[in-house]
Amino acid sequence: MKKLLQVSNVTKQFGGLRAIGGYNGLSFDVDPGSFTGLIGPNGSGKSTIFNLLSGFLKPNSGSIVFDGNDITTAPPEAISERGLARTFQTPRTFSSLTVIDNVIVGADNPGERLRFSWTGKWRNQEAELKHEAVEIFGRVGLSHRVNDRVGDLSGGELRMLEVARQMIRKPKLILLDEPTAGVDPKLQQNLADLLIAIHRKGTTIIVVEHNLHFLLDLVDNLLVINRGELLAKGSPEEIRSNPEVVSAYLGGQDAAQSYKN
Ligand SMILES: Nc1ncnc2c1ncn2[C@@H]1O[C@H](COP(=O)(O)OP(=O)(O)OP(=O)(O)O)[C@@H](O)[C@H]1O
Repeated sequence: MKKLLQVSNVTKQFGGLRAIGGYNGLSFDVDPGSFTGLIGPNGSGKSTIFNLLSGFLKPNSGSIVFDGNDITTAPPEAISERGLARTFQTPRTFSSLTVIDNVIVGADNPGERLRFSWTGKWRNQEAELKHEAVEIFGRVGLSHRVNDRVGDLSGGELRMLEVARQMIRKPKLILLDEPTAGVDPKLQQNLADLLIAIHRKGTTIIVVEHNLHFLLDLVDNLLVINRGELLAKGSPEEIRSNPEVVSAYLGGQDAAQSYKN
């Protein structure tokens, strides 16, 4: 099967220290239509990997191919236009606009350039986009919030907005950075349902998530990162029973057992 994403021998250094890639460089690939969890201890390199994939950082060596195009040195806007979307750990929203206007701006504004969005083509498609935005918010139980100012949203609602803004652009691949952080359990369930629906419609997803209870029920495969290197990859079942992962990441057999329940 043709891969949607191919990461080959990628390294990234900060101030002379290699954060990503270890000795041989980091390599992994992602099948179209897959749902991948990216896990690893704090500081292991997950956000850096997302920054490399989305063009916010450039690798020191290696290559990244997305949907048949070499995007190793491409700027974030060009990568976004090719259909690779991402969310950030800290949601990037326009707090003076309403929820719905934030979603619409996200539709034609991958580079976060608000100025262009006012003159952009989305104005002609406003009704259609509004309809889609209301539908996405309805699915996460936030229809009552669409006309509120973003500054009035809770942390959890902001996370939902961040996902909705990216989804409306119908990306081929979406990278979600800790989508459940600060989201209450009810909204978490809505978020899980939304991600399942998005995945069923064919969007490929990679999600960084510390909440393994949330993650392990959703994804079909996992990449485990440790010190910027790929420690293991496989199905959730394979990862749960991998002794190296259990000792490096899951915190011993007792913890691994609890994730099985
Ligand atoms: N801009 C930067 N400048 C210098 N060092 C950085 C920079 N970004 C990341 N690092 C370092 O790279 C390593 C990986 O960090 P990264 O934030 O990618 O880890 P993470 O797995 O996302 O962590 P967390 O789970 O805590 O979010 C860490 O040692 C971090 O200090």
